[in-house]
Amino acid sequence: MTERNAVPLPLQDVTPTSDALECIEAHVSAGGSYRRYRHASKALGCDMTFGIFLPPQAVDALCPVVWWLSGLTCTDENFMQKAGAHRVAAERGIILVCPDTSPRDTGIESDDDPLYLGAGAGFYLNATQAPWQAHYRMFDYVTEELPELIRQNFPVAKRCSIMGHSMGGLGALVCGLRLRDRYCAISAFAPMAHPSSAPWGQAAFSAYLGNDPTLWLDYDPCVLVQEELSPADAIPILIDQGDADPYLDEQLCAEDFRDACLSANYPLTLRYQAGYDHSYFFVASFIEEHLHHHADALSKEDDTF
Ligand SMILES: N[C@@H](CCC(=O)N[C@@H](CSC=O)C(=O)NCC(=O)O)C(=O)O
Repeated sequence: MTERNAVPLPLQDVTPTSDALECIEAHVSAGGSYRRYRHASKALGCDMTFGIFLPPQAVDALCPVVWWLSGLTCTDENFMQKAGAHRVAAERGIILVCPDTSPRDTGIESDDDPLYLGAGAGFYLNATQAPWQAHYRMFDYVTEELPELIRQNFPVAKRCSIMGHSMGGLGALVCGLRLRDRYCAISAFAPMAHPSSAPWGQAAFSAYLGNDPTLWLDYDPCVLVQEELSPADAIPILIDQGDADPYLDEQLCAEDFRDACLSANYPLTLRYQAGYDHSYFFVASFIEEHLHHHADALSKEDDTF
């Protein structure tokens, strides 16, 4: 005898009405819907793609968004395909949005660009230096333009939070700490936690922001966490870091961020996970706990815009 499980057909109705979005891929996943869209970005001056997961609850309710920012060399697809996040997001009624990691096809990237510069390495900042400054405005893109596009086209609640991996963990810490009234929670996997003192961070910041380190302060979590705040403004931060991560000591500097949080009296949960490296196997192993961290914080917040 053949059995057929009911697929969540009503989610097919949760589609953007705007011509600004072109759906380039769609799959039923974990009882929800994973899609990729292309759109023209004004902030970046190029076409961009992003991935979105809609949980089944999005059929008839506004759902909070958890933003995911990916690391060097990634596109919008790595997290959605490798992290195994859809099942818990479906369970907790969370919309996941994953932007690309940089502008694309701007004509200024080169095949010779190092890992930490150009395509796939936008560092979620607004570049001020030539030749990058016209297109490399990822901070504006992920905190302003894309959230507005998502708000206009999907059933999103006001509540949102942010997480990421490596360069994207840095982005999540920077966005979350700079916009403390926007995000309910922050989490990161192996973030570049002290970019001003690490080779990739220093090289990227020099190229995008200029050689003077005082120009980098707005993008360094160790600096941002020191900014004065009342205890009520402290957003909970969860960081997981593999202790077998080859980048830990030279590029990521989790201990520097722990020390900065301690000296600022900022609440941080930093967990070292024995034997884990820098890969998506590590992310997939702990993504459920991160999603619960976000869902718990989001469930405490008011739901209206
Ligand atoms: N061997 C990798 C090196 C780059 C890498 O490890 N990228 C990470 C993020 S690192 C920090 O921002 C990553 O997420 N890669 C994509 C993946 O799916 O694993 C390479 O050359 O890709």
